[in-house]
Amino acid sequence: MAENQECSSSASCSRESCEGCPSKQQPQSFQVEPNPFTVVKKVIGVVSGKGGVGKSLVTASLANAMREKGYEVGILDADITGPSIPKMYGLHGPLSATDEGIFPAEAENGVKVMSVNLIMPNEEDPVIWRGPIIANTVKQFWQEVMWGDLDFLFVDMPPGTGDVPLTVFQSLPVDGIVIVTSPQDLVQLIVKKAYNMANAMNIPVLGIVENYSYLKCPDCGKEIRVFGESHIDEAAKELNLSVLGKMPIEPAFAELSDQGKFAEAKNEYLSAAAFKLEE
Ligand SMILES: Nc1ncnc2c1ncn2[C@@H]1O[C@H](COP(=O)(O)OP(=O)(O)OP(=O)(O)O)[C@@H](O)[C@H]1O
Repeated sequence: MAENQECSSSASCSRESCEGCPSKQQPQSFQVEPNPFTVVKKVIGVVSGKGGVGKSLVTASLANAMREKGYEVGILDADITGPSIPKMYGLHGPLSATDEGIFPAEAENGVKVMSVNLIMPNEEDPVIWRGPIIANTVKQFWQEVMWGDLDFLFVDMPPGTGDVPLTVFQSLPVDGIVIVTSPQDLVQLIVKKAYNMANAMNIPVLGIVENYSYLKCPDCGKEIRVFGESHIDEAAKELNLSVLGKMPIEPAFAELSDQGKFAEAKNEYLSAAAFKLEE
């Protein structure tokens, strides 16, 4: 303790006196405690560089896949201003709550869901909140929701590398992220940004999923590259990452999602990703 004696007063801190102090050696943790009725084995973030690439669809597909394997699964919808998970599963508020916390909604296949859309008085109202309130809401979804015992909690992040992903990475014990992207020229840049952010926060990147890779002609079976040739393999190779799946445009997925029946969706294009999550 001798080297720490001076640390009792911040006024006595100097570069020399702080050398050897344990607080200097360990990065400060901003992690917050989950609700006492929550025990989660793995927290997986699903991120994308930009909006509309199918991040929510990938999140829900992974949740379904793990559920089908027999795991207890939840989705924390951190996309506060663009929540789509409840609609995909046909879920609506209000939610039950006790003094101890809020119960998440449960989809037909048993996937538990928490989203701002489930607690808004009118789910069609836009969320017009400033960044810190949005980030705080995500933290509350961790601290105040009674998730129970979960094997996997998937966090559907808002697109980009802004305030909310930062809060999630800092506050929740994220075990890894999956990056979702679409095939276009910027893919390398977008994937690198997400990769660098995760790296800066010491969070492993489990791999990349490419969505909208192709469209299969219903008549001849030919694969049409609607958004051009994929560059995902080069991007993955450069960063030493795995490609966890290439998903075509699949009208059945859009339909199930629009009808609130995504609990029925089986996305075989992501079986490698589901396998990776079990490692
Ligand atoms: N592979 C696919 N085939 C068919 N439809 C798809 C596919 N991927 C996504 N979609 C549809 O595209 C729309 C956008 O997808 P989704 O909401 O998952 O994107 P997102 O990246 O989460 O968007 P946001 O940036 O708004 O959060 C949805 O209607 C979804 O059903």
